[in-house]
Amino acid sequence: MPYDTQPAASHFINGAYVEDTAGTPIDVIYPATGEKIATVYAATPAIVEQAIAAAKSAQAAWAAMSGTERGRILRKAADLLRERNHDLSVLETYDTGKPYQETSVADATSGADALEYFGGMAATLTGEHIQLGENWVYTRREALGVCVGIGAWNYPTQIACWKGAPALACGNAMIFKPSETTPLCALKVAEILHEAGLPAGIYNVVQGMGEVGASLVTDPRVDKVSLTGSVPTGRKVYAAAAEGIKHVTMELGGKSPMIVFEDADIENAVSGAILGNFYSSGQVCSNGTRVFVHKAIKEQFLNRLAERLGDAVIGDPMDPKTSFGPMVSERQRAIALEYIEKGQAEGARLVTGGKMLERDGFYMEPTVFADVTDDMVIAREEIFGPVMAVLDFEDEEDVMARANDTEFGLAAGVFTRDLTRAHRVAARFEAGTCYINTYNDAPVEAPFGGSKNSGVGRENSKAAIEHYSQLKSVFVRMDDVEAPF
Ligand SMILES: NC(=O)C1=CN([C@@H]2O[C@H](COP(=O)(O)OP(=O)(O)OC[C@H]3O[C@@H](n4cnc5c(N)ncnc54)[C@H](O)[C@@H]3O)[C@@H](O)[C@H]2O)C=CC1
Repeated sequence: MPYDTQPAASHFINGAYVEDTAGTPIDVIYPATGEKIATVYAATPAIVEQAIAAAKSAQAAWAAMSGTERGRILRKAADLLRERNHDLSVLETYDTGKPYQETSVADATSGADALEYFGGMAATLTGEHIQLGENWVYTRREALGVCVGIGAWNYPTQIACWKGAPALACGNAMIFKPSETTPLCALKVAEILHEAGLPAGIYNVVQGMGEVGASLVTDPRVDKVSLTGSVPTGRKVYAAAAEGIKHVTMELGGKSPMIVFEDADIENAVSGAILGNFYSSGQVCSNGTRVFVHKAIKEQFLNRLAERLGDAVIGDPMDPKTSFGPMVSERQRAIALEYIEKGQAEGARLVTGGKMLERDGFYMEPTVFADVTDDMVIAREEIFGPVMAVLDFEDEEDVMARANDTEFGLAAGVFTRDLTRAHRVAARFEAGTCYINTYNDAPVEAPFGGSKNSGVGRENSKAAIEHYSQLKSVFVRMDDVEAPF
C-alpha cells in the first residue's frame, strides 16, 4: 500500500486519538482490490461515554466564544483541507473506491466549502429586537448543545463536514459516527479541525455499527441527531430521537425522477442522466434513476447514451483517467446485481451493461434498462448502484403523476427548452431538491434535502442554521406589571 491508511487509533475524542481494542474489529477494505487496508474497533460503552462526556463539558465554553472566533477556526480548517486535498482525496478513494478524478474535486473540497461558508456565517448569527410600545422582546439564537452526526458510506469526508460545519458554527459540540464501511476520512476531518484551533471535545469521532449510533441517539445528554442513511434506518433513528423529543435532520434515500421532454437538448440530457446515475458508481442518494424520456426522442436518447457510456474509463480508481470505479463493497454490488436480475425477469430491456467485471475488487458495468414500466421493482425501489431505468411517456400531465407516484421525494430533474414548462414542472415535483437542465449540483449555498420519506430538515445554506440552533425570546417590561389581584 503506497499510502499509510491505518489511522493512529480508531476514535478521536477530546482532541486526541483514543483506542479501545475491546470493541468489535472493523476491517476497512479497499473496494478496488478487496484488500484490507486498515482495522478500527467499534466503540465500547466506555468510549461512547468518554465522547459524550467530553462533548458535554466542552460545549458551553465553545458557545460562549464570539461567532467571529468560532468562524475563524472553521475557515482555517477549510484552508487546511484545501492544502491537503491530494492526500485527503487519496484516502477518500481508498475508503470508498470512488475514482480520484471525482474525489479530488468533490469530497474534501466540498467539505472545505461547508467549513468556509458556515465559518463566514458564524459571526452573523444574531437574534432580533422586537419593540412593543415601551416594552420589547429580544431573541437570542442559541446552540442546541451536543449534536450527533451519523454518516453513510458514499461521501465520508463531505458528510462529516456538512454536519460538523453548521453544528460548530452555531456553538454546538458534535460526536460524529461514520459508516462502518468507510471509517477513515472523518478522523482526518477531526484532526484538521483541532490543528486549526478547535478546542478539545467539540468535534469527536467514534466508530461502530448501528448499535453505537443507537447508543448515542438515546443518550439524554444528546440534543440533536443528524443522519444520512437509508429510509429504514431513518425510521429507527427518528423514533429513538422522538423518545427524548430531540431535534433531527434526516437525509435519506430516493428514487428520483428525471424527465426529458421532446424539445430537450439531447446531449445535455444525456450528460445529466450520466451524472445522475453513474457518478460515484451510482451510489448517490439524489440520483435521478427513473429517467422518463419522451417517446419521440427515446431511441435517439438511448443510442447517444450507449455511445457515451462506451467512453467510460473503468479501472484503477487512483489513475486520474479512470472515470468509473468499483462499488463500495461486495455486498452493495450483490444488491445491485440482484436488482438487475429482477429487471430482466420483469421484462425490462437491457440496453447496456448488466454484469460484474471479472477482476479483483467490486466492479460492475454501468447498466441501462429501457422499456421499464412504473410497477417494476427496478422503478420503485432504491438500488444505490449504477442502474438506470428509462421509461417512456408522451403527455406532461401523465408523466407528472407518474414521477410523483413514489414514497420518496429527495430530488427531481427536468430537461426542456420550454422555460414555462420547466418552471411549471419544477413547481409540481414533490421533491426537496429540483434541477432544470442540470442534475446533482450541490453547492453549499443552496438548501439540500428531501420531502416525503426522503427526509426532514435541510443541510447546507442558511436553512441549516435553523436545524442547529434554537431561538430564545426574552421579554423586557419598562412599565409596571399589571396583575389581577
Ligand atoms: N439523503 C442523503 O443525503 C443521502 C442518503 N443516503 C442514503 O444512505 C443509504 C446508504 O448508506 P448506508 O450506510 O448503507 O445506510 P444505512 O442506513 O445502513 O446506515 C447509515 C448510518 O446509520 C447507522 N445506523 C444503522 N442503524 C442505526 C441505528 N439503529 N441507530 C443509529 N444509527 C444506525 C449506520 O451505522 C450508518 O452509519 C442509501 O439508502 C442512501 O439513499 C446516502 C447518502 C446521502
